[in-house]
Amino acid sequence: MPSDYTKKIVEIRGVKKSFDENHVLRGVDLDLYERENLVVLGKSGSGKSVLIKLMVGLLQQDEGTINIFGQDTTKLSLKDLNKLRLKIGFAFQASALYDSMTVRENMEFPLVRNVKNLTRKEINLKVEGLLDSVGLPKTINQMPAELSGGQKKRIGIARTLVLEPEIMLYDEPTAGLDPTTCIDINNLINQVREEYNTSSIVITHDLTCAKVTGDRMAVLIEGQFQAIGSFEEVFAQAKDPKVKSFYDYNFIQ
Ligand SMILES: Nc1ncnc2c1ncn2[C@@H]1O[C@H](COP(=O)(O)OP(=O)(O)OP(=O)(O)O)[C@@H](O)[C@H]1O
Repeated sequence: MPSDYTKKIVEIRGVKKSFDENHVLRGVDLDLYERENLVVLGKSGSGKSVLIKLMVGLLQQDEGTINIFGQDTTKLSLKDLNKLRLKIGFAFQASALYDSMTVRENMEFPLVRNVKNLTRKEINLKVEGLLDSVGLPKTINQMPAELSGGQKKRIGIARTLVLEPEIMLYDEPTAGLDPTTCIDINNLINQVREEYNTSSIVITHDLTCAKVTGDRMAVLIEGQFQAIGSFEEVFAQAKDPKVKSFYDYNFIQ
C-alpha cells in the first residue's frame, strides 16, 4: 500500500465516449497514483475495456482529457504516443501468448522488437530473471499448449514486464481460474508492485481479487464512476441505490 497519494500518474477528466447511440462513457473522472493498485469494477459491457483502450490510444475519446505522466494523450504525436505506450504494460484477459512460440520466444518477442542493441546474454538474463520472479523458471522451453491456465497468466504477466512498464493494466486477471490459482495471481499482482514499483489498474469482477489487490476501488455504473474509495468506503456507499444494485447483482449471493 503506498504511504501517500501524492504523485498522480494518470488523470482522467470528463471523458465521454459513444459508439453511435451507445453512450458508453458519460463523463469519467479518475486518478491513478504512483505505486497504487486501483481496481475498476463494473458490469459486463459497462465500458471498462473502452476506458483502457482510450488510455493507450487505441480509441479516441469524444470529449475530456487523459493525462498520463503529465502528457495529454490527444496532443501527442504518434511517435510520442508509441513511446508512452512502452511505459504501459497491458496484461490481457486471455494471456495472449503466441501458441507457435516457446515460453522463451514469447518472452523475448517484445524485447527484440522494441529494444535495440541488447546482447544475447542480456536477453537471457532478463527472460530468466522474470520467469524466476513469477515462479516458473522450468517452463522456459515449453509451448503454451503444455501450460495450465494459471501458468499462462503468470507468463503473460512476466512477458508484459520485460519492457519494464511503469503502469500495469490487468484486464480480468483471475477470469476462468480456480480459487487457489486466483490467490496466486492476486499475490503476484501485489508482488509485481513491490518488485517493479508499478502503478496498476486492475479490472475485475472478482471480489476477492478486488479486496486483496486494491488500495482503492472505483465502480463504473451507467458510464460514470459512482463510488471511489477503499473497499470499506465503497461498501459503505452501497446505500446509494445504483451502487447497491451493483453489489447485490455481483457479490451478494
Ligand atoms: N470498437 C467498438 N465499436 C462499437 N462498440 C464498441 C466498441 N468497443 C466497445 N464497444 C461497446 O462499448 C460497450 C462497453 O464495452 P467494454 O468492452 O468496454 O465493456 P467491459 O466493461 O469491458 O465488459 P466486460 O466486463 O464484459 O469485458 C459495449 O456495449 C460494447 O459493445
